[in-house]
Formats: sequence, structure tokens, C-alpha cells
Amino acid sequence: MGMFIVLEGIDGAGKSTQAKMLANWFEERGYEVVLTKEPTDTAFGKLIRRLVLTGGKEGIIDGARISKEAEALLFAADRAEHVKKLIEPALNAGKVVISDRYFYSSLAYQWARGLDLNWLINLNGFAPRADLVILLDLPVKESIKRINGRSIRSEFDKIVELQKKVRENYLKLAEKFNEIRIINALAPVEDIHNDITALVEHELFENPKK
Ligand SMILES: Nc1ncnc2c1ncn2[C@@H]1O[C@H](COP(=O)(O)OP(=O)(O)OP(=O)(O)O)[C@@H](O)[C@H]1O
Ligand SMILES: Cc1cn([C@H]2C[C@H](O)[C@@H](COP(=O)(O)O)O2)c(=O)[nH]c1=O
Repeated sequence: MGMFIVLEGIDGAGKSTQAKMLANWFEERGYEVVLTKEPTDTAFGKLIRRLVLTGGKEGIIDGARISKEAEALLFAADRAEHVKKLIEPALNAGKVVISDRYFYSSLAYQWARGLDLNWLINLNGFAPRADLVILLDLPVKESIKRINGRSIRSEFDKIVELQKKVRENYLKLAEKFNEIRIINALAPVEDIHNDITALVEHELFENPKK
């Protein structure tokens, strides 16, 4: 059985940067790595980006934005395909799977957008828990600085109050899910990478899951 590692955090926390560095770290040690993300690049992920994230007119049906429930179901549908077609087969083949976001994002973001946490947990009940979740914790004002100037990938980027709620939610989830480890995302890139690899060595190499 392979290892399943997830990077989580608010927009601009450094997930993609760290995911790529961690994938290289594993490959240098002879592991076969699948580096992936959510929303995915499949038709489901593309639909989410069109209907939900870009805030474009396609997300307006009969004069109103799609419901928060439909939004959560779209992310879960994308995830079901991601789990069944990519994550589980890769883990069964003994590979290391590193995902930039996973169901923990649905809990943090859709909870912040007003949906019930237990409903979200049950909705995503099909998704296997990760072996290790790295939560890159970043103050929102730093996140806004890092995101400014880049093309808007998510309408959620711009909503400061939402990002604050999402950050609080992630910290609450860290108390609920024992696979989540919090890393200070304000540190320099290399220091964060070293913190993450130290966690991987301790949590997964020295104490492999049963
Ligand atoms: N430790 C760091 N210190 C300063 N800047 C950083 C750090 N890590 C990443 N950055 C920069 O912040 C920006 C966002 O990084 P990245 O795309 O990795 O974040 P992300 O969490 O994947 O963002 P999103 O969730 O919006 O996709 C990039 O310009 C990146 O170079
Ligand atoms: C998986 C997932 C993501 N989101 C939100 C979080 C971000 O604002 C965007 C993705 O943008 P990125 O730059 O590609 O990280 O989607 C969400 O609300 N719920 C989810 O399950």
C-alpha cells in the first residue's frame, strides 16, 4: 500500500509550491509519485471552475448563482472520480500520492460558506482519509499579498472574510482529524519544505500506519 499525503490551506498558502518540492524529494529517494490536485483537471474540475470559481455568468442559472449544496456536490463528484480513477489505484500500486487539496478543503470552505459540517463530512464519506495532511497555516493578509497580481483562479480568493473563516475552520478541523499537522506558512519556502520532510520521516517512515 502506498502513502497518501495532502497539502491544505487557504488560497495562496504555498500548497502547490510545497507539493512539487515534496514530490521531487520522494522521487530522489526512488519512490514513484503521483502529484495531483482538486479541483482536478478532468471535465468535473473544469465544470467547477466554470460554474463556481470564476464567478462567471455560466454559474448563473435562472438568474441566480448555483446553490451552495450544488457547489458541494460538484466538488464531491469531482472527488469521487479522483478517488476511484486515480488515488486508490495509485495507492494499491504502492505509489506515493500527493494531492494539492482534498476533502478537507470541502469541509473548510463549504462550511465557511454556510453548509453544515456533519452533512459535508457524510457527503465525503466515500473518500479515504489521508495518511498525513499538511495544513499550511497563513494569516489572510499575507495570503492577499501573495495572490494580488496573479490571474484570479477562484472567486473565493478575493473574499477576505471568507478566507478568515476558512482559516479558522482548518484550525478546528486539525483538532478533529488526527492526520492533520499544522505548519507555519509564513516561513521561507525551504524551511517549510524541511519541516514537511521531517514530518514525513517521523510520521510515515518511523511510525508507518498499521
Ligand atoms: N513560503 C513562502 N513565502 C513567500 N511566498 C511564497 C511562499 N510559498 C509560496 N509563495 C508564493 O506565494 C504564491 C502562492 O503560492 P502557491 O501557488 O504555491 O500557493 P497555493 O496554496 O497553491 O495557492 P492556491 O490555493 O491559490 O492555488 C506564489 O507566488 C508563490 O511563489
Ligand atoms: C477542493 C475544493 C476547493 N475549493 C476552493 C478553494 C479554492 O478557492 C478553489 C481552488 O482554487 P486553487 O487555486 O486551484 O486551489 O476552490 C472549495 O471551495 N472546495 C473544495 O472542495
